Amino acid sequence: MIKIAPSILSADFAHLGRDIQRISDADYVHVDVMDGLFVPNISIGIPVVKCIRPVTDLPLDVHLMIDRPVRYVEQFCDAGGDLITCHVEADTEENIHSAIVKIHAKGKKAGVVVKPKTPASAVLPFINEVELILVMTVEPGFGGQKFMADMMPKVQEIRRYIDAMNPACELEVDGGVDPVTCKLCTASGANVLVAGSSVYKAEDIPARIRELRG
Ligand SMILES: O=C(CO)[C@H](O)[C@H](O)COP(=O)(O)O
Repeated sequence: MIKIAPSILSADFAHLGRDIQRISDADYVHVDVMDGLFVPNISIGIPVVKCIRPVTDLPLDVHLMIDRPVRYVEQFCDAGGDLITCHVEADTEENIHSAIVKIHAKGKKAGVVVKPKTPASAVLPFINEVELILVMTVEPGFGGQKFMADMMPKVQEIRRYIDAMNPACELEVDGGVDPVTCKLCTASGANVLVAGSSVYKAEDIPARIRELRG
């Protein structure tokens, strides 16, 4: 079963509630949090997560593109995030472990994310503790970028790790996912697809979500 997580980075922020209701056929709402340090862009933060929580029954998949996320994970949980993901590049291994422990202590799901230049093996210290691993298929920071097909061997390698070590863990991809590239992702073993522009630019959003689900 393939799950779709539309990224609200491509929504109209002046009408965010309306644009979240437009993706009610999806499986997650993907919330991209950027701090202007870990990535060269600033997006949304804790108050916005708190405001969108009552607008949807879908789980909020909060992707923290922030430096030293351990400082903020509890606040994102309290704001209504259901699944909180932290980049392995954003802090020491010890602090990423602490972030995962804090997220679980709040009763929420935790995940780790790898940027394009980070090897698959970087997830191994965390694989037995997390509910999801996210592989970036663009450099994080902006929507609407070109899908990096050369990330597929990494997705396949992480799929092998997951099957061997933590089969319940989900494998998500993010960046440039559209009705063509989604097939490469699912064939490589991803089961959760983040899609921003290809969902929000579609004339018929529910039909696009069905198309991506395959
Ligand atoms: O994390 C992200 C950027 O850092 C976005 O979620 C991602 O790029 C999705 O947008 P699109 O589908 O338009 O590529």
